[in-house]
Amino acid sequence: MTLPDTSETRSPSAPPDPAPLFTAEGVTVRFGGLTALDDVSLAARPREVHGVIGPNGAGKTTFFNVCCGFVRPDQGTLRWRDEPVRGLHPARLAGMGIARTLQGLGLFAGLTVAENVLVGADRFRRTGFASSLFALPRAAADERSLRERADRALEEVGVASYTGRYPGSLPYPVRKRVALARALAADPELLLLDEPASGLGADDMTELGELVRGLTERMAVVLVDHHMDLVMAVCDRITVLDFGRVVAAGSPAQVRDDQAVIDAYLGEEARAGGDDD
Ligand SMILES: Nc1ncnc2c1ncn2[C@@H]1O[C@H](COP(=O)(O)OP(=O)(O)OP(=O)(O)O)[C@@H](O)[C@H]1O
Repeated sequence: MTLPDTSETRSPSAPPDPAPLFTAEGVTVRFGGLTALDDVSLAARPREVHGVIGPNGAGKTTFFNVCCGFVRPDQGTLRWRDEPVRGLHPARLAGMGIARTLQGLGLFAGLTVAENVLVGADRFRRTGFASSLFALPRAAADERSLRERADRALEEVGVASYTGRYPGSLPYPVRKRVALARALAADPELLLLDEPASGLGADDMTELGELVRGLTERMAVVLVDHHMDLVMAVCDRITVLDFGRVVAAGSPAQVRDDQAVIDAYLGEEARAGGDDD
């Protein structure tokens, strides 16, 4: 993958870290008797890609769901710009400046690609139902500006030629890009990506990596994924989970050489090998 190498540790003369945009502190989630997350903390900073990795069942999706407001933590605090966020709800994310893509993509089958992406831009809508109903000029101008936003997002992720198509008629990698365009149309300050590389081939994954790096000019990214090469090439910092706990955190170089990380992944391989027997 031909991406800038972000894996070196910071030099002592590097500028201080920017203040975190989004922080999870001591997050614990229990499902009945199972502790899916145990005292997990993470800080997402502007202009950085923060990766969350870990073997199967480590708690990555649960953590992502906490950040999106799908799962309410039993303990711990989420902060947005240093303010505690209580009762985070998926419907409130866009208004806060947070957008997400999901493993299941969540595209509307009955809407075209352009209409799906327009949904992402909706937080910038200024005119109400009545203006639209009576086709007032300001409603038309509003609609035009939203469409321009959606078009820019489709261009950015390279799927502008599919605007009139329906998601069901498109290959999976294209649908993934449409889902990303919808998130970008919301112009977020924080983008949460759940398994963005799943189902992609090597070329698509390289392009995705380049795209995500480019996004850091204007937003923070938290990326949950299995694909080590993508995570190592793209992330500035990585938090490694195993059995719901943070076992390592740091730059890609630090994490790669961490014995607890090696043990966690070797343990996974051993478990997978055992399953084959
Ligand atoms: N809704 C739920 N009810 C009960 N247990 C759950 C629920 N969601 C997740 N778990 C359990 O919590 C643990 C963490 O699961 P999670 O899906 O977050 O891990 P993951 O790292 O995303 O795994 P994978 O890589 O396999 O998707 C697992 O043991 C899982 O079985």
